[in-house]
Amino acid sequence: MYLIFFNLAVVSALVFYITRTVKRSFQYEVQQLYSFLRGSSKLPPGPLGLPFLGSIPSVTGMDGYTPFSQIATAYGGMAYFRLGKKKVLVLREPDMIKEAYKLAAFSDRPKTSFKDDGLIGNKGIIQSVGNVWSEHRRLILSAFRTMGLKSASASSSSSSLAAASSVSPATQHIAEKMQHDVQEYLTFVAGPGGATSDMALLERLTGRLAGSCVSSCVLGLPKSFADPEFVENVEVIEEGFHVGEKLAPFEVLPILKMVPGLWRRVQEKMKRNHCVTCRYFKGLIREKVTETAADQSGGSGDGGSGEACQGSPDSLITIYRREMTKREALETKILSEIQLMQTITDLFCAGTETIKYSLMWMMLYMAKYPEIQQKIQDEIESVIGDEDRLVSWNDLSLLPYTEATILECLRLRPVLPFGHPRAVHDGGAEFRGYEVPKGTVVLALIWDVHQDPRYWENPQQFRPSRFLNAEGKTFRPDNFIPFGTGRRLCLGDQMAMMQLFTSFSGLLQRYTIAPKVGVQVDLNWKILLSLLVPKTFQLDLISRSRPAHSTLGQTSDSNFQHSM
Ligand code: HEM
Repeated sequence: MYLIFFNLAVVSALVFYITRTVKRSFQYEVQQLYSFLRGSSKLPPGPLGLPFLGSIPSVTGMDGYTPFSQIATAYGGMAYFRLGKKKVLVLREPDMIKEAYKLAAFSDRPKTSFKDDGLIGNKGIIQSVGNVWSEHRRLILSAFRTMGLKSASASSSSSSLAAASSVSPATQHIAEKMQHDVQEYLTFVAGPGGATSDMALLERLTGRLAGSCVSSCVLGLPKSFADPEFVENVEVIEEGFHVGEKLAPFEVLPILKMVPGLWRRVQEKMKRNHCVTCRYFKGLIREKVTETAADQSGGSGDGGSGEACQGSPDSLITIYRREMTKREALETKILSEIQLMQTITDLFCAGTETIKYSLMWMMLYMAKYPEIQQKIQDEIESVIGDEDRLVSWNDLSLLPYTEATILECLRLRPVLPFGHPRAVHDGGAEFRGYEVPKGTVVLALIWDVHQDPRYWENPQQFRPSRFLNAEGKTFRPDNFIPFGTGRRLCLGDQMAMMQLFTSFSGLLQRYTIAPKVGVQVDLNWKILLSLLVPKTFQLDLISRSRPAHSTLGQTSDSNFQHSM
């Protein structure tokens, strides 16, 4: 009897689910057809697509970016269509992107299984919406300004950061931490028997460099590249992007979740990874709290690193918890320990793979264009001379060609070519005379904007000098938007530039990057979830001669006790 009821319940749930999915899928076609017959449409223009599947057949089997660009181009720069269950709006005109991304109605993030099946919920900064997002964004912005990770005045998306680098004491402090992280990176890249020729290792080390910068600069907790827990965490985050990619089919066709075992395997992997990162970040919060308490009671003896910069807190953890305590008195509940943990996780995720792949692209471009690499090395030498030190953020205004080359790499290979997907909020959006339904996923085709011949002369040419003005100073054209635009503009844009500048310059001080013997440099790309990543990564690092007394990137075998 129990079994009959159970089976009935399962069958009813299935029927309900299938009817609902089919009804929702056809809603769009009916709406589009109705609008077509009436000769007017309130929905933005776009392909009709197949029932149930929508435009899935048009976007699969290709490279993961081009079909979106083609559809947007075919419909005048803005196209609305459906991918299975998801409604999608793609924008490729810079004025449209800027206009839409300024609106509150376009400032949500898409619903995903990862976020909405209880694993994350409305937490943190990247996926959150509404008050949770706006309060966290305000707090992080203010904390980043205090900590020197964001200049108070400069809008770094429109002008050169050189001005912002006439450096505050807090930024100076961050610059030193970054130099320290780069120093450790170079040490590990050098290895005990000469520069590594293992490109998979170089990729992993570059990921650790990005992670260690977030840890030291945002959390005030420097980590060794050989710390096994730190290494595990960086690798789990890396893996998260691969697992995330497996999620995509379930997002557009949730019916696939019914295939026995398929969904459960992905979900379990996601949960396991989530547990590892939660455990790790909980540990870091505890570590910082203990350290700060010791500092305050004078227990650390050496002044500790908790309040390292002339009394200004050097950790988001400290600033967040202080604000939380203040607000507890006011009984506002938005800030909490669990929100803090998700926020840190988000910053780690946002700040590792983006930096890692940007640096990998820069290395590939240097191998491809040796004359540009030489010019940068000459520029660096003219500033550093015989000094035994790495380039620091303070040198930025003296190294315009180096900065311009970084910007050119970000133009031609923006690691988030669609930005980070936005979603239309619950009230729907009116945009340029159209009605965009609630929940529509919005993709900004940043890469198209960066390659549009209307804004860039010979856009396919790798030409750093396009970012230099007549006085030889760097500037950022309006349509250069690798960090997005509008209300959810990247919070780590300045930190990213600091990291890229310090790491890229450090690498070129120590090495000349060359193609592997007999192998052409491959600038081909693929999409990994939403990241633009190199298809292959094959290079040689050739050590450059240094002053005899130099300690840059020196290695000792003790650094290699732990497994790589
Ligand atoms: C080359 C490096 C980076 C690139 C190209 C990049 C690019 C972007 C883009 C395109 C967005 C989406 C903006 C939008 O929705 O309109 C974004 C969001 C974000 N980025 Fe970055 N990013 C980089 C590095 C970083 C770093 C180092 C951090 C901090 C550690 C960071 C933190 C964030 C955060 C928190 C958001 C979400 C902001 C929000 O939703 O309000 N990013 N980034």
